[in-house]
Amino acid sequence: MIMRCVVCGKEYPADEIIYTCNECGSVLEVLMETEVSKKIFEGRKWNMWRYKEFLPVDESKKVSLNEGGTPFIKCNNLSKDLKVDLYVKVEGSNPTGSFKDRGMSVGVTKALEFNVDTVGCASTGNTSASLAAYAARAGLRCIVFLPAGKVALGKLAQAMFHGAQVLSIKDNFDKALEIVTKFALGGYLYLLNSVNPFRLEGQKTIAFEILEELNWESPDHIILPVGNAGNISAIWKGIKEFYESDFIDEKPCMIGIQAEGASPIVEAVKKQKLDIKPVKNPETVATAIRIGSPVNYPKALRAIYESNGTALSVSDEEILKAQRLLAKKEGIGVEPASAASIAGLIKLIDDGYLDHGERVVCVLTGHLLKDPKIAINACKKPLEVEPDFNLLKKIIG
Ligand SMILES: Cc1ncc(COP(=O)(O)O)c(C=O)c1O
Ligand SMILES: N[C@@H](CCOP(=O)(O)O)C(=O)O
Repeated sequence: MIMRCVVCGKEYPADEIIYTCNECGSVLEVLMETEVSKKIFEGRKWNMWRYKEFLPVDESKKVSLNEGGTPFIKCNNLSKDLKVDLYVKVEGSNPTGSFKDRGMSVGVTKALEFNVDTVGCASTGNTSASLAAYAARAGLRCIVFLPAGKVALGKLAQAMFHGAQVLSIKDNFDKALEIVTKFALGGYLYLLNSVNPFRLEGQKTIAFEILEELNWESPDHIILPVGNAGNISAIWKGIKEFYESDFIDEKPCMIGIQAEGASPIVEAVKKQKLDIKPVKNPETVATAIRIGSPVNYPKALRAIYESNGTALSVSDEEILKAQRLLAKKEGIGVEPASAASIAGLIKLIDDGYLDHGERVVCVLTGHLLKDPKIAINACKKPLEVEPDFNLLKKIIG
Protein backbone atom coordinates (compact mmCIF):
# COMPACT_ATOMS: atom_id res chain seq x y z
CA MET A 1 0.00 0.00 0.00
CA ILE A 2 1.23 3.51 -0.85
CA MET A 3 -0.10 7.06 -1.04
CA ARG A 4 0.07 9.08 -4.24
CA CYS A 5 -0.50 12.72 -5.10
CA VAL A 6 -3.50 13.00 -7.42
CA VAL A 7 -1.94 15.91 -9.32
CA CYS A 8 1.82 15.33 -9.70
CA GLY A 9 1.84 11.59 -8.98
CA LYS A 10 4.56 11.70 -6.30
CA GLU A 11 4.40 8.59 -4.12
CA TYR A 12 4.69 8.30 -0.33
CA PRO A 13 4.91 5.35 2.06
CA ALA A 14 1.56 4.69 3.74
CA ASP A 15 3.04 4.45 7.23
CA GLU A 16 3.90 8.14 7.30
CA ILE A 17 1.55 10.80 8.71
CA ILE A 18 1.22 13.16 5.78
CA TYR A 19 -1.86 14.90 4.45
CA THR A 20 -0.80 16.70 1.26
CA CYS A 21 1.97 16.42 -1.31
CA ASN A 22 5.20 18.12 -0.24
CA GLU A 23 6.06 18.66 -3.89
CA CYS A 24 2.94 20.37 -5.29
CA GLY A 25 0.69 20.77 -2.21
CA SER A 26 -2.20 18.76 -3.61
CA VAL A 27 -4.24 15.97 -2.02
CA LEU A 28 -3.16 12.33 -1.75
CA GLU A 29 -4.93 9.06 -2.37
CA VAL A 30 -4.35 5.59 -0.95
CA LEU A 31 -3.45 2.87 -3.43
CA MET A 32 -3.80 -0.81 -2.54
CA GLU A 33 -3.55 -3.91 -4.62
CA THR A 34 -6.57 -6.10 -4.06
CA GLU A 35 -7.31 -9.12 -6.18
CA VAL A 36 -10.41 -10.95 -5.07
CA SER A 37 -13.59 -12.36 -6.55
CA LYS A 38 -16.87 -10.68 -5.62
CA LYS A 39 -18.02 -14.08 -4.37
CA ILE A 40 -16.02 -13.55 -1.17
CA PHE A 41 -18.60 -11.00 0.00
CA GLU A 42 -21.41 -13.54 -0.05
CA GLY A 43 -22.77 -14.44 3.38
CA ARG A 44 -20.93 -11.64 5.16
CA LYS A 45 -22.62 -9.24 7.56
CA TRP A 46 -24.28 -6.29 5.82
CA ASN A 47 -22.03 -3.45 6.96
CA MET A 48 -19.10 -1.74 5.29
CA TRP A 49 -16.56 -4.20 6.69
CA ARG A 50 -17.86 -6.86 4.28
CA TYR A 51 -15.43 -5.15 1.88
CA LYS A 52 -12.48 -5.43 4.28
CA GLU A 53 -10.04 -6.49 1.53
CA PHE A 54 -10.49 -3.01 0.01
CA LEU A 55 -9.94 -1.13 3.28
CA PRO A 56 -6.44 0.01 4.34
CA VAL A 57 -6.51 -1.08 8.00
CA ASP A 58 -6.45 -4.35 9.90
CA GLU A 59 -10.14 -5.29 10.17
CA SER A 60 -9.59 -7.28 13.37
CA LYS A 61 -8.52 -4.04 15.12
CA LYS A 62 -11.30 -1.85 13.75
CA VAL A 63 -12.99 0.89 15.75
CA SER A 64 -16.52 0.26 14.66
CA LEU A 65 -20.13 1.07 15.50
CA ASN A 66 -21.47 -1.16 12.72
CA GLU A 67 -21.39 1.61 10.12
CA GLY A 68 -22.53 1.11 6.55
CA GLY A 69 -25.08 -1.39 5.31
CA THR A 70 -27.49 1.55 5.07
CA PRO A 71 -30.93 1.30 3.42
CA PHE A 72 -31.06 1.43 -0.36
CA ILE A 73 -34.59 2.37 -1.26
CA LYS A 74 -36.49 2.56 -4.52
CA CYS A 75 -38.55 5.77 -4.48
CA ASN A 76 -41.71 4.54 -6.18
CA ASN A 77 -43.72 7.74 -5.84
CA LEU A 78 -41.00 10.12 -6.95
CA SER A 79 -39.93 7.76 -9.75
CA LYS A 80 -43.46 7.95 -11.12
CA ASP A 81 -43.70 11.73 -10.79
CA LEU A 82 -40.22 12.45 -12.18
CA LYS A 83 -40.24 9.65 -14.80
CA VAL A 84 -36.87 8.26 -13.78
CA ASP A 85 -35.89 5.10 -11.93
CA LEU A 86 -34.95 6.70 -8.62
CA TYR A 87 -33.13 5.00 -5.75
CA VAL A 88 -31.78 6.63 -2.62
CA LYS A 89 -28.94 5.57 -0.35
CA VAL A 90 -29.99 6.62 3.14
CA GLU A 91 -26.74 7.53 4.88
CA GLY A 92 -28.63 9.16 7.74
CA SER A 93 -29.10 5.60 9.01
CA ASN A 94 -25.44 5.35 10.03
CA PRO A 95 -24.67 5.23 13.79
CA THR A 96 -24.32 9.02 14.25
CA GLY A 97 -26.69 9.88 11.42
CA SER A 98 -24.38 10.66 8.50
CA PHE A 99 -22.02 9.10 5.96
CA LYS A 100 -19.03 10.40 7.93
CA ASP A 101 -19.16 7.30 10.15
CA ARG A 102 -17.79 5.13 7.34
CA GLY A 103 -14.77 7.41 7.07
CA MET A 104 -14.28 7.83 10.78
CA SER A 105 -14.30 4.09 11.42
CA VAL A 106 -11.31 3.67 9.10
CA GLY A 107 -9.72 7.00 10.10
CA VAL A 108 -9.86 6.41 13.84
CA THR A 109 -8.60 2.84 13.38
CA LYS A 110 -5.68 4.38 11.48
CA ALA A 111 -5.14 6.88 14.32
CA LEU A 112 -4.68 3.95 16.71
CA GLU A 113 -2.26 2.30 14.24
CA PHE A 114 -0.28 5.55 14.21
CA ASN A 115 -0.32 5.52 18.02
CA VAL A 116 -1.62 9.08 18.36
CA ASP A 117 -3.47 10.21 21.47
CA THR A 118 -5.45 13.14 20.04
CA VAL A 119 -7.63 13.48 16.97
CA GLY A 120 -9.23 16.62 15.59
CA CYS A 121 -11.18 18.23 12.79
CA ALA A 122 -12.86 21.36 11.56
CA SER A 123 -16.51 20.82 10.91
CA THR A 124 -19.81 22.20 9.77
CA GLY A 125 -21.23 19.64 12.22
CA ASN A 126 -21.41 16.05 11.00
CA THR A 127 -17.69 15.39 10.86
CA SER A 128 -17.35 16.56 14.47
CA ALA A 129 -20.35 14.50 15.63
CA SER A 130 -18.93 11.39 14.04
CA LEU A 131 -15.33 11.93 15.10
CA ALA A 132 -16.40 12.64 18.69
CA ALA A 133 -18.27 9.32 18.83
CA TYR A 134 -15.52 7.19 17.28
CA ALA A 135 -12.81 8.91 19.34
CA ALA A 136 -14.84 8.16 22.48
CA ARG A 137 -15.05 4.50 21.49
CA ALA A 138 -11.31 4.38 20.83
CA GLY A 139 -10.41 6.23 24.05
CA LEU A 140 -8.78 9.13 22.20
CA ARG A 141 -8.87 12.81 23.02
CA CYS A 142 -10.91 14.75 20.46
CA ILE A 143 -10.79 18.47 19.60
CA VAL A 144 -13.22 19.98 17.11
CA PHE A 145 -13.17 23.46 15.54
CA LEU A 146 -16.63 24.68 14.51
CA PRO A 147 -17.82 27.85 12.78
CA ALA A 148 -19.51 29.77 15.62
CA GLY A 149 -23.29 29.96 15.35
CA LYS A 150 -23.44 27.97 12.11
CA VAL A 151 -23.68 24.39 13.29
CA ALA A 152 -27.08 22.67 13.42
CA LEU A 153 -28.26 21.83 16.92
CA GLY A 154 -28.32 18.03 16.64
CA LYS A 155 -24.72 17.90 15.44
CA LEU A 156 -23.47 20.27 18.13
CA ALA A 157 -25.24 18.20 20.79
CA GLN A 158 -23.53 15.04 19.53
CA ALA A 159 -20.02 16.50 19.48
CA MET A 160 -20.41 17.88 23.02
CA PHE A 161 -22.17 14.83 24.45
CA HIS A 162 -19.53 12.39 23.20
CA GLY A 163 -16.97 14.44 25.09
CA ALA A 164 -15.09 16.34 22.39
CA GLN A 165 -13.44 19.63 23.28
CA VAL A 166 -15.55 22.02 21.21
CA LEU A 167 -14.00 25.28 20.01
CA SER A 168 -16.37 27.74 18.34
CA ILE A 169 -14.29 29.73 15.89
CA LYS A 170 -15.55 33.22 15.13
CA ASP A 171 -15.30 32.66 11.38
CA ASN A 172 -16.46 30.17 8.76
CA PHE A 173 -15.60 26.49 8.14
CA ASP A 174 -12.79 27.27 5.70
CA LYS A 175 -10.97 29.33 8.34
CA ALA A 176 -11.55 26.63 10.97
CA LEU A 177 -10.00 24.06 8.60
CA GLU A 178 -7.01 26.32 8.01
CA ILE A 179 -6.44 26.56 11.77
CA VAL A 180 -6.90 22.88 12.62
CA THR A 181 -4.51 22.02 9.77
CA LYS A 182 -1.85 24.16 11.46
CA PHE A 183 -2.36 22.18 14.68
CA ALA A 184 -2.13 18.93 12.74
CA LEU A 185 1.08 19.95 10.96
CA GLY A 186 2.48 21.06 14.33
CA GLY A 187 1.88 17.53 15.65
CA TYR A 188 -0.80 18.51 18.19
CA LEU A 189 -3.45 16.23 16.72
CA TYR A 190 -4.16 13.68 13.98
CA LEU A 191 -6.39 15.39 11.41
CA LEU A 192 -9.53 13.54 10.41
CA ASN A 193 -11.08 15.85 7.88
CA SER A 194 -11.45 14.49 4.38
CA VAL A 195 -8.00 15.76 3.44
CA ASN A 196 -6.96 12.58 5.24
CA PRO A 197 -6.90 9.97 2.46
CA PHE A 198 -7.50 7.04 4.83
CA ARG A 199 -10.82 8.53 5.92
CA LEU A 200 -12.04 8.63 2.34
CA GLU A 201 -11.28 4.92 1.99
CA GLY A 202 -14.16 4.25 4.39
CA GLN A 203 -16.52 6.48 2.43
CA LYS A 204 -15.86 4.69 -0.87
CA THR A 205 -17.89 1.77 0.51
CA ILE A 206 -21.04 3.79 -0.33
CA ALA A 207 -20.23 2.99 -3.97
CA PHE A 208 -19.58 -0.68 -3.18
CA GLU A 209 -22.96 -1.05 -1.50
CA ILE A 210 -24.85 0.72 -4.30
CA LEU A 211 -23.30 -1.60 -6.90
CA GLU A 212 -23.96 -4.73 -4.88
CA GLU A 213 -27.58 -3.65 -4.20
CA LEU A 214 -28.06 -3.20 -7.95
CA ASN A 215 -26.84 -6.74 -8.57
CA TRP A 216 -23.48 -5.58 -9.88
CA GLU A 217 -24.97 -3.18 -12.38
CA SER A 218 -24.03 0.46 -12.52
CA PRO A 219 -26.71 3.15 -12.23
CA ASP A 220 -26.67 5.76 -15.01
CA HIS A 221 -26.03 8.60 -12.56
CA ILE A 222 -25.05 9.10 -8.94
CA ILE A 223 -26.12 12.47 -7.58
CA LEU A 224 -24.89 13.88 -4.28
CA PRO A 225 -24.34 17.13 -2.40
CA VAL A 226 -20.84 18.56 -2.46
CA GLY A 227 -19.21 20.58 0.31
CA ASN A 228 -15.57 19.85 1.06
CA ALA A 229 -15.82 17.46 -1.91
CA GLY A 230 -14.50 14.33 -0.18
CA ASN A 231 -17.54 12.15 -0.65
CA ILE A 232 -17.90 12.52 -4.42
CA SER A 233 -14.18 11.74 -4.71
CA ALA A 234 -14.45 8.71 -2.45
CA ILE A 235 -17.51 7.30 -4.21
CA TRP A 236 -15.85 7.66 -7.61
CA LYS A 237 -12.74 5.91 -6.29
CA GLY A 238 -14.94 3.05 -5.08
CA ILE A 239 -16.67 2.81 -8.45
CA LYS A 240 -13.33 2.65 -10.26
CA GLU A 241 -11.98 -0.02 -7.91
CA PHE A 242 -14.95 -2.33 -8.52
CA TYR A 243 -14.78 -1.62 -12.26
CA GLU A 244 -11.08 -2.45 -12.33
CA SER A 245 -11.83 -5.61 -10.36
CA ASP A 246 -14.29 -6.57 -13.14
CA PHE A 247 -17.23 -6.59 -10.72
CA ILE A 248 -19.15 -4.18 -13.03
CA ASP A 249 -19.07 -3.46 -16.78
CA GLU A 250 -20.14 0.19 -16.81
CA LYS A 251 -19.57 3.24 -14.64
CA PRO A 252 -22.06 5.95 -13.65
CA CYS A 253 -21.79 9.68 -14.29
CA MET A 254 -21.00 11.54 -11.07
CA ILE A 255 -23.14 14.62 -10.49
CA GLY A 256 -22.25 17.04 -7.69
CA ILE A 257 -24.79 19.48 -6.31
CA GLN A 258 -23.83 22.63 -4.45
CA ALA A 259 -25.83 25.44 -2.90
CA GLU A 260 -25.95 28.63 -4.98
CA GLY A 261 -24.14 30.59 -2.27
CA ALA A 262 -21.28 28.09 -2.02
CA SER A 263 -20.60 26.68 -5.47
CA PRO A 264 -16.91 26.91 -6.46
CA ILE A 265 -16.94 23.41 -7.99
CA VAL A 266 -19.96 24.25 -10.15
CA GLU A 267 -18.22 27.39 -11.42
CA ALA A 268 -15.07 25.39 -12.25
CA VAL A 269 -17.06 22.74 -14.14
CA LYS A 270 -18.87 25.44 -16.15
CA LYS A 271 -15.45 26.52 -17.44
CA GLN A 272 -14.09 22.94 -17.59
CA LYS A 273 -11.24 23.98 -15.31
CA LEU A 274 -9.08 21.85 -13.03
CA ASP A 275 -8.85 24.46 -10.30
CA ILE A 276 -11.38 26.53 -8.38
CA LYS A 277 -11.88 30.12 -7.36
CA PRO A 278 -12.73 29.92 -3.64
CA VAL A 279 -15.93 31.63 -2.51
CA LYS A 280 -14.95 34.09 0.25
CA ASN A 281 -18.20 34.27 2.18
CA PRO A 282 -20.16 31.09 1.46
CA GLU A 283 -23.80 31.19 2.55
CA THR A 284 -26.64 28.66 2.49
CA VAL A 285 -29.39 27.28 4.67
CA ALA A 286 -27.74 23.87 4.15
CA THR A 287 -25.04 24.56 6.74
CA ALA A 288 -23.33 21.20 6.10
CA ILE A 289 -22.22 22.41 2.66
CA ARG A 290 -21.53 26.03 3.60
CA ILE A 291 -17.97 25.70 2.30
CA GLY A 292 -16.16 28.11 -0.01
CA SER A 293 -12.83 26.40 -0.52
CA PRO A 294 -13.29 22.63 -0.82
CA VAL A 295 -10.03 20.93 -0.01
CA ASN A 296 -10.70 17.92 -2.27
CA TYR A 297 -11.46 19.93 -5.40
CA PRO A 298 -8.68 18.26 -7.47
CA LYS A 299 -10.18 14.83 -6.81
CA ALA A 300 -13.78 15.97 -7.22
CA LEU A 301 -13.19 17.73 -10.54
CA ARG A 302 -11.37 14.68 -11.88
CA ALA A 303 -14.26 12.46 -10.74
CA ILE A 304 -16.76 14.64 -12.59
CA TYR A 305 -14.72 14.89 -15.81
CA GLU A 306 -13.58 11.25 -15.89
CA SER A 307 -17.14 10.04 -15.40
CA ASN A 308 -18.69 12.45 -17.94
CA GLY A 309 -20.73 13.89 -15.10
CA THR A 310 -21.50 17.46 -14.16
CA ALA A 311 -22.07 19.86 -11.29
CA LEU A 312 -25.04 22.06 -10.64
CA SER A 313 -26.13 24.61 -8.08
CA VAL A 314 -29.53 24.86 -6.44
CA SER A 315 -31.12 27.64 -4.41
CA ASP A 316 -31.97 27.42 -0.72
CA GLU A 317 -35.63 27.51 -1.66
CA GLU A 318 -35.20 24.53 -4.00
CA ILE A 319 -33.31 22.63 -1.28
CA LEU A 320 -36.03 23.17 1.34
CA LYS A 321 -38.77 22.27 -1.14
CA ALA A 322 -36.99 19.03 -2.05
CA GLN A 323 -36.51 18.22 1.64
CA ARG A 324 -40.27 18.47 2.23
CA LEU A 325 -41.06 16.55 -0.96
CA LEU A 326 -38.90 13.61 0.06
CA ALA A 327 -40.44 13.56 3.54
CA LYS A 328 -44.02 13.75 2.29
CA LYS A 329 -43.79 11.52 -0.80
CA GLU A 330 -41.39 8.84 0.42
CA GLY A 331 -41.33 9.12 4.22
CA ILE A 332 -37.62 9.81 4.24
CA GLY A 333 -36.34 12.57 6.52
CA VAL A 334 -33.06 14.22 5.60
CA GLU A 335 -31.19 17.36 6.55
CA PRO A 336 -31.13 20.25 4.02
CA ALA A 337 -27.71 19.45 2.50
CA SER A 338 -28.87 15.93 1.65
CA ALA A 339 -31.99 17.29 -0.02
CA ALA A 340 -29.73 19.22 -2.39
CA SER A 341 -29.29 15.97 -4.33
CA ILE A 342 -33.06 15.70 -4.89
CA ALA A 343 -33.30 19.40 -5.73
CA GLY A 344 -30.49 18.86 -8.24
CA LEU A 345 -32.23 15.83 -9.72
CA ILE A 346 -35.43 17.83 -10.27
CA LYS A 347 -33.48 20.63 -11.93
CA LEU A 348 -31.62 18.21 -14.19
CA ILE A 349 -34.92 16.68 -15.30
CA ASP A 350 -36.43 20.13 -15.92
CA ASP A 351 -33.33 21.10 -17.93
CA GLY A 352 -33.65 17.95 -20.05
CA TYR A 353 -30.23 16.69 -18.91
CA LEU A 354 -31.67 13.36 -17.76
CA ASP A 355 -33.70 11.07 -20.00
CA HIS A 356 -36.93 9.36 -18.97
CA GLY A 357 -36.38 5.97 -17.41
CA GLU A 358 -32.72 6.50 -16.52
CA ARG A 359 -31.54 4.84 -13.34
CA VAL A 360 -30.46 7.44 -10.81
CA VAL A 361 -29.11 7.04 -7.28
CA CYS A 362 -29.26 10.03 -4.95
CA VAL A 363 -27.05 9.83 -1.89
CA LEU A 364 -28.92 11.19 1.14
CA THR A 365 -26.03 12.15 3.37
CA GLY A 366 -27.53 13.09 6.76
CA HIS A 367 -30.62 12.57 8.94
CA LEU A 368 -33.51 15.02 9.32
CA LEU A 369 -32.96 15.29 13.10
CA LYS A 370 -29.50 16.73 12.63
CA ASP A 371 -31.17 20.09 12.03
CA PRO A 372 -34.47 20.04 13.97
CA LYS A 373 -34.87 23.81 13.80
CA ILE A 374 -35.22 23.76 10.03
CA ALA A 375 -37.81 20.99 10.25
CA ILE A 376 -39.86 22.72 12.95
CA ASN A 377 -39.77 26.07 11.16
CA ALA A 378 -41.17 24.43 8.04
CA CYS A 379 -44.31 23.25 9.87
CA LYS A 380 -47.35 24.77 11.52
CA LYS A 381 -47.16 24.91 15.31
CA PRO A 382 -49.06 22.00 16.95
CA LEU A 383 -52.46 23.02 18.30
CA GLU A 384 -52.65 23.01 22.11
CA VAL A 385 -55.99 21.51 23.10
CA GLU A 386 -57.79 20.45 26.29
CA PRO A 387 -58.11 16.64 26.61
CA ASP A 388 -61.81 16.83 25.70
CA PHE A 389 -63.05 14.00 23.41
CA ASN A 390 -65.89 15.99 21.78
CA LEU A 391 -63.76 19.03 21.18
CA LEU A 392 -61.00 16.88 19.65
CA LYS A 393 -63.57 15.07 17.49
CA LYS A 394 -64.67 18.43 16.07
CA ILE A 395 -61.09 19.45 15.34
CA ILE A 396 -60.16 16.17 13.67
CA GLY A 397 -63.35 16.40 11.60
C1 LIG B 1 -25.00 16.07 5.43
C2 LIG B 1 -23.87 16.41 4.54
N1 LIG B 1 -24.05 16.31 3.22
C3 LIG B 1 -23.07 16.60 2.36
C4 LIG B 1 -21.83 17.02 2.80
C5 LIG B 1 -20.79 17.30 1.78
O1 LIG B 1 -19.88 16.27 1.70
P1 LIG B 1 -18.41 16.54 1.20
O2 LIG B 1 -17.82 17.55 2.12
O3 LIG B 1 -17.74 15.23 1.29
O4 LIG B 1 -18.52 17.08 -0.17
C6 LIG B 1 -21.60 17.12 4.18
C7 LIG B 1 -20.33 17.57 4.75
O5 LIG B 1 -19.30 17.51 4.24
C8 LIG B 1 -22.63 16.79 5.05
O6 LIG B 1 -22.45 16.86 6.36
N1 LIG C 1 -19.85 18.84 6.09
C1 LIG C 1 -18.60 18.59 6.68
C2 LIG C 1 -17.54 19.57 6.35
C3 LIG C 1 -16.17 18.98 6.59
O1 LIG C 1 -15.94 18.04 5.65
P1 LIG C 1 -14.87 16.89 5.76
O2 LIG C 1 -15.46 15.81 4.96
O3 LIG C 1 -13.62 17.44 5.23
O4 LIG C 1 -14.68 16.49 7.18
C4 LIG C 1 -18.81 18.39 8.17
O5 LIG C 1 -19.71 17.67 8.53
O6 LIG C 1 -18.11 18.98 8.97
